[in-house]
Amino acid sequence: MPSNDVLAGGEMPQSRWILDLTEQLPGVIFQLHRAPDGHMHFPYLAGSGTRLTGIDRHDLARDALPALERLAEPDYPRLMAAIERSARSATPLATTFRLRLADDETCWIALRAQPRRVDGGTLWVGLMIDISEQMAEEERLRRLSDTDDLTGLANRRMLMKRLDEEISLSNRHGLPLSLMMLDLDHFKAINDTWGHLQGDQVLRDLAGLCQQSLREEDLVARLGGEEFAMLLPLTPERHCRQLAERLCQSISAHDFGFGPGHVTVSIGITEHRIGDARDILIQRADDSLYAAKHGGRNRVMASD
Ligand SMILES: Nc1nc2c(ncn2[C@@H]2O[C@H](COP(=O)(O)OP(=O)(O)OP(=O)(O)O)[C@@H](O)[C@H]2O)c(=O)[nH]1
Repeated sequence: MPSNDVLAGGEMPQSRWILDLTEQLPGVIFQLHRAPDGHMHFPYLAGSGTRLTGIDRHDLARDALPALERLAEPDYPRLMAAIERSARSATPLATTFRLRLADDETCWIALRAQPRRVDGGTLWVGLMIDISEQMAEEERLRRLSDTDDLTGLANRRMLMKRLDEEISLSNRHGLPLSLMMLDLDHFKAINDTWGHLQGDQVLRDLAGLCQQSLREEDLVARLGGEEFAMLLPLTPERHCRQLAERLCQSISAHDFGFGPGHVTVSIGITEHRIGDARDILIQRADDSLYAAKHGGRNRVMASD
């Protein structure tokens, strides 16, 4: 069964019908021209997306600047570089950018266009569509895949990613970097005595205490079970030790709901040494944690 638009099109002259159709497209089709002196304008713009910015398309037919001024700050040089590359190599322009709309909301746009040399300049023919919903969904999934469900902290995956980044910075610039491994003491007994739900609450409260005691650029992660890790960029071991000692004391003094003194932690710390691979650093922190457990728990141990 043909749609009403197709039926309507059958009754119109074809050019009018195509114009009508393009105006209803959920995006924008365009021609973008760049003159040899760099001046850009949109000789042709059509589609329902042309209304989003509130910029008159007749103005854009003279000068693309009002649209370019709507680009989010970091995306402007990126788009200009992509346009330059496409013009030079005569290869398709394919990029994404953020655009401020008439209501000051920002949306994500995907752009695809084919260049052609015209009068010493370049003419692109292409389309733009709003991909804000996909970008928001991707961001949501990314956050989910990096987050521990129970505590809302970063998870092991996220810790590994940040470790790789920080180790690389530390190796390149010789910046100090410390790692803490923290494990609840006798957590099985806490679960057995007060129940699993109370045990979960202890893990959440502990996550909060760890976060409160660190700076914004530090990363607190739950590795699983009752084990946590803290990554401290720009922090030498002696500062890390002070922080760990303070954290250890504040946890043992904290009332987790059944009086202070019932929950303690053991902490192992180590500092990154130039050339250390990720696994070596983790292993050293783990060895320190093992030493803290076997030294009697409720204490901090550093690597040799
Ligand atoms: N409530 C709760 N318990 C958990 C969770 N994950 C692991 N556990 C429990 O944590 C306990 C860990 O026990 P163990 O590995 O024996 O360690 P521990 O009792 O803390 O003893 P030490 O580490 O040697 O001081 C187990 O009873 C697990 O069931 C969780 O998400 N929630």
